[in-house]
Amino acid sequence: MVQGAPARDRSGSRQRNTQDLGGVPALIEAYAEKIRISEIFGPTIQGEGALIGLPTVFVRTGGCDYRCSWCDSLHAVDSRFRADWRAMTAEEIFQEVRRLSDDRPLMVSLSGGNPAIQPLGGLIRLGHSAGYRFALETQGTVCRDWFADLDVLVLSPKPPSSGMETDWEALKACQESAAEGPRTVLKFVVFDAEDYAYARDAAARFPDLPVYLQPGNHTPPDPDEEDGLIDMDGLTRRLHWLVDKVTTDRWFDAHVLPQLHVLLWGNKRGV
Ligand SMILES: C[S@@+](CC[C@H](N)C(=O)[O-])C[C@H]1O[C@@H](n2cnc3c(N)ncnc32)[C@H](O)[C@@H]1O
Ligand SMILES: Nc1nc2[nH]cc(C(=O)O)c2c(=O)[nH]1
Ligand code: SF4
Ligand SMILES: [Mg+2]
Repeated sequence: MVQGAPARDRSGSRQRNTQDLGGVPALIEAYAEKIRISEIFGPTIQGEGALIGLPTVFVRTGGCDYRCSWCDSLHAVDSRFRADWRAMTAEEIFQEVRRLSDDRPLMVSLSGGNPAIQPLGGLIRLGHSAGYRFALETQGTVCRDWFADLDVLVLSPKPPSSGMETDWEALKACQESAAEGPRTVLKFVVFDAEDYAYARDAAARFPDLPVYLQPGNHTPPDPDEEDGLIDMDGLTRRLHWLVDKVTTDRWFDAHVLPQLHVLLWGNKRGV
């Protein structure tokens, strides 16, 4: 079931967007808007998908319009953890990114929760002006015109095992909003054959987008127990099975990758 999704902004025109106002007052307003933050951490390496292995600082926003059954970041989704989230301005967030990276520009991953429901346009502009680059991970339910300012957009629609339903029009609108800006890729979590079939179908709907497949990781129901053991046998089995599937199907432009950070640190938070 999809939980109360916020009003969608497929064209970027219906919701208020400070970037459209123009000039210095708009900039001041964009930087003063508050962004709900669950955690900012790094530098670590990007553990998933197209940018795997790249040193990255993560900015994890709080709040999500989905409730995936296997979400590995419930501490940024479930309102039980709301007290741990902080409302920060773009300036404050960027100051922390600069501190963590010793003022050396690097890739910043905007994740969550769903970062698309936060006003991140000002942060991206601020970071770009200092040479930082930005990737954003989203399930593709809400699109923003500031997606066009990203360097990389990772669309990660959710397969049947998540319990969520895909709004294909919203996903398409996200791709279109980024058509002339960032490099856009698709990333799928696969737990079983149904998820794999979903990924094949979704990829066929977006033939221009590179595809990344990663095995699903069973996380503990209580995110406070995240440093428990991971199901390494299950992960390895699903990874082997995925490699078998893509090679047997002759799906030669799909990339199959593990979550590198899970192999290195299990379900630990902030790595
Ligand atoms: C925590 S989500 C946050 C961003 C956004 N809400 C989304 O889902 O794309 C970041 C990435 O982690 C993936 N992910 C979440 N839980 C996972 C799990 N249990 N196993 C493998 N990948 C998972 C998501 O599919 C997404 O690609
Ligand atoms: N190292 C590392 N790589 C990641 N790739 C995607 C992540 C996420 O939770 O969005 C993530 C994360 O939390 N840590
Ligand atoms: S969309 Fe992303 S953050 Fe939201 S519940 Fe699903 S995996 Fe978690
Ligand atoms: Mg994660």
